[in-house]
Amino acid sequence: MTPLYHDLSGETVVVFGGGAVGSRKAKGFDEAAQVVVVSPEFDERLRSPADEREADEREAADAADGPAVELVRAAPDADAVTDWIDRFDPALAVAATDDAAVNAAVEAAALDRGILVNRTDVSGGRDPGSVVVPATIEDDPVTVALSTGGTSPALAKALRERIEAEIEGAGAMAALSGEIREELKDEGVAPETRREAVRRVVRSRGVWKGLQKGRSNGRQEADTVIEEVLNR
Ligand SMILES: C[C@@]1(CC(=O)O)C2=NC(=C\c3[nH]c(c(CCC(=O)O)c3CC(=O)O)Cc3[nH]c(c(CC(=O)O)c3CCC(=O)O)/C=C3\N/C(=C\2)[C@@H](CCC(=O)O)[C@]3(C)CC(=O)O)/[C@H]1CCC(=O)O
Ligand SMILES: NC(=O)c1ccc[n+]([C@@H]2O[C@H](COP(=O)([O-])OP(=O)(O)OC[C@H]3O[C@@H](n4cnc5c(N)ncnc54)[C@H](O)[C@@H]3O)[C@@H](O)[C@H]2O)c1
Repeated sequence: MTPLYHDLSGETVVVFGGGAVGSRKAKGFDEAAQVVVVSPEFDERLRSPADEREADEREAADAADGPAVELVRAAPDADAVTDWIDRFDPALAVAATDDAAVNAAVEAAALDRGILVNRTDVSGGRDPGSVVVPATIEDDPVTVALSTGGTSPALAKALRERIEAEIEGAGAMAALSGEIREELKDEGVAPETRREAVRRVVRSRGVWKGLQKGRSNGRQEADTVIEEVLNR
């Protein structure tokens, strides 16, 4: 398994099965892509207040928040799955029904068409072209994705909880160190010196602590670190 970050903007993700797992996957993708869930019934997490609003109110909300999850009420059997995939032409198909034959049909149809597929009902070995959804930890723009190669989802979750604490504040550090890097470039600081300065900033306890108090505290601490490097 090779980890990649995939830009799904403008793409469609089709989720078969609207239960606990299907709704978690749909919610996980709905900020990045157009998500369609095909299922005879839907978990309450998918039937958000947005779906109970009048159509015109919903359109206004969609325009403001980006696309919502589209719910399609149907229970295709294994033979009918192919037609649904062709209809939506997704970049990724998620098999999350509680019917192994339907999940297998989703996988076969997707692989046949070169569409990525995520099977939620099997662990361990995968067919080429299939993907695992990792546990993710985010402190924008920093993202950590964690997988046990499909072997132990419970361990993936336990490790995620540890790493959550570990990367707290990394988003602010990414923003600050990215900005410093650009500034030093613009000032014509020699590449070796610039790299040394940025490396020290991201490793400095003082800067991490400063950022906890606020951006300008972090910046002040970073300036001290940078001065030390430039004055050597
Ligand atoms: C990371 C996470 C992301 C997400 O799902 O969004 C995720 N599972 C999570 C949690 C979780 N899932 C399960 C438990 C109960 C404990 C247990 O049974 O182990 C817990 C823990 C809990 O809930 O506490 C049950 C389970 N999961 C799968 C099966 C099928 C099977 O094993 O056959 C069964 C048994 C079903 C049954 O027997 O009924 C399969 C998959 N689950 C994966 C991902 C993929 C492998 C990821 C990897 O490489 O590690 C994979 C292979 C497919 C996929 O979905 O891509 C999410 C973390 C959420 C978080 O971070 O909070
Ligand atoms: N990946 C994971 O983290 C994880 C966790 C738990 C369970 N699972 C596995 O994922 C599967 C789904 O689990 P769940 O807890 O969401 O089950 P669930 O019973 O809550 O949901 C299954 C959904 O599939 C729908 N469905 C049934 N037949 C369908 C069809 N022909 N077409 C479309 N939708 C159909 C049902 O109406 C239901 O909404 C199970 O097979 C389970 O083994 C995976």
